[in-house]
Amino acid sequence: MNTFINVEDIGNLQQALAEAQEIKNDRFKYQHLGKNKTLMMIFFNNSLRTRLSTQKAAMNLGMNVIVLDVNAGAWKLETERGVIMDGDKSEHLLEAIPVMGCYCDLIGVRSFAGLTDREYDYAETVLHQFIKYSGRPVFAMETATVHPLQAFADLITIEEHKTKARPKVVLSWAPHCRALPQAVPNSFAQWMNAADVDFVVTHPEGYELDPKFVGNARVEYDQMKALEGADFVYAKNWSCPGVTSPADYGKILSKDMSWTIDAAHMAVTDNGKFMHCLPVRRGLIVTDDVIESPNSLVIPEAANREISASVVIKRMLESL
Ligand SMILES: CCC[C@H](NC(=O)CCC(=O)O)C(=O)O
Ligand SMILES: NC(=O)OP(=O)(O)O
Repeated sequence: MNTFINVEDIGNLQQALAEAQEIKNDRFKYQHLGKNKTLMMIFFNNSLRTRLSTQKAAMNLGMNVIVLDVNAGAWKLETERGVIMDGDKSEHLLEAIPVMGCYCDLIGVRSFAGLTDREYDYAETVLHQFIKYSGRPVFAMETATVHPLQAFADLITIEEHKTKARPKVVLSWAPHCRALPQAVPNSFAQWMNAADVDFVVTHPEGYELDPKFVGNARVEYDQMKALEGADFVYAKNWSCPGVTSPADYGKILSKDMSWTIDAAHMAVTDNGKFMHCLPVRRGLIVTDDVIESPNSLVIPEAANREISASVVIKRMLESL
């Protein structure tokens, strides 16, 4: 495995899930793979879970880890080509990337969508510059349009907690005070479409996800109807993906608090489990009682980020 961006990169899902369970049962089983190998994790944006779980996974696999917060101590980086760098940016990404590649064997990148230029974001411009210029295997730690480590952990969690062979999984939009990326719902939809689940997406009109990710999933604009009989409720906010209204890309179209997941929403599910990638804004996305309920999986879901990262890093180390 040289890149980890989309669900296809992990290959057969049942095999990947079996590998995840094997590693979960013995996290240090493959400690020999990473000896004298270095993972470099590069963050253009904040993180708690990704930063901690991916470093833990790399250490479980015997690796050394270097973490770079680009906006805290590194030179401010220019990402555009063809510009005269006479402003506040001292270094170009196209020098910084191959230099970083000199110091490591694997690279993880976090670089959120700018939410102003849809073409730039959906081309995964920054991620592909790392892939092209670093000379190293690269995995996404949430980039402009994807968060595959999260989606893989979400699928592991659903597999662990499902009570039916083919559970109903509902991705529900919820209101937020900021314009957030589409990366998490994009990858969640992509991975659920590839998995053996009854997948439904629900959101207000205008928030249609890019067809590349939502595929042929059923989209239901009536949230309560979508939630009927759900086994898993995956709540997440996202800004306008610019599919039905390109001019609205990255904008907040709704702050309708009737979409906040509360006990009434969960009451129409089939004893549904609540999921969210975290960090979550209580009171906006979900009520305290729901996220604190015995049916909330947000903590085991976050714990599985160590496992999804372990499988991916293991696969990359085996390919070196
Ligand atoms: C894993 C999720 C990362 C990010 N979340 C946020 O940026 C939340 C920021 C906030 O709530 O202020 C997102 O929605 O993509
Ligand atoms: N879910 C997730 O990726 O969390 P962080 O943004 O804290 O890494």
